[in-house]
Amino acid sequence: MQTNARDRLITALDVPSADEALALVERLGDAVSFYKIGMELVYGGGGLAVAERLVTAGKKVFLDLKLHDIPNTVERATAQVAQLGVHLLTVHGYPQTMRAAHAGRAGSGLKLLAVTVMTSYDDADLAAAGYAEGVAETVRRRAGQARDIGIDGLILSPHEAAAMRAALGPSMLLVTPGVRPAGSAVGDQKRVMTPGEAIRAGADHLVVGRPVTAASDPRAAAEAIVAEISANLTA
Ligand SMILES: O=C(O)c1cc(=O)[nH]c(=O)n1[C@@H]1O[C@H](COP(=O)(O)O)[C@@H](O)[C@H]1O
Repeated sequence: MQTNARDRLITALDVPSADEALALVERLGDAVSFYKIGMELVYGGGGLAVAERLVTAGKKVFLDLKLHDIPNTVERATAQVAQLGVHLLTVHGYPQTMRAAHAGRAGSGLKLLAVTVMTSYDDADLAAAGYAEGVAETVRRRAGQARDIGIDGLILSPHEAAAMRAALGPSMLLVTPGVRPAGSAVGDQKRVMTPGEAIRAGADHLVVGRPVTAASDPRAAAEAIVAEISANLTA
């Protein structure tokens, strides 16, 4: 996977319909080369067709379905996704689930990302969900398990990126949502950094939704993030 500045921005197409998604893609034009399609667009109808259209148009596509189920179901669902031609798929970072997805994508070009700890969670949220370990330790545990199983990359916040880069080396893809350009609304995210900070922390790709899609000029917002990425890659 290329990692020039533009390919490092993954724009989350969190809109409810294929028509809205395609209108946004049209508006963003060549400012965006990599898209994430998630549950809203898939369940809203047409998300998978949009994914296939984007692949055909030469865009990179990350299908964010966050699979988590019994192994047989995860393996078979992953095998179906592998036939779509998309580049990345998310699964939750539980060992059974990761092993099943790894088996399901065998022989395909699909890369798997394991979700470690959602970027909307802090230590208190994990404790409320019954986890004894905090965010840093849970991310570390799941990252090590993902590496041992042969998962290609991790979803984590920029706050954990430097430690995981040091622990796991250059080949593990580090993909960070929880990215907010200076001054933009944080919303429901808790572990956030700016695009420049995330790149300097070692992220390969930044997932950005609302700061682009809800901007009055989405194309300008995407270009500004790409410029910030570029400046911090070369700094
Ligand atoms: O798997 C993801 O992409 C994901 C994991 C995570 O921990 N946090 C997170 O925000 N995301 C996704 O990244 C996108 C972030 O969107 P914004 O908060 O609008 O930038 C959304 O589509 C989320 O579903």
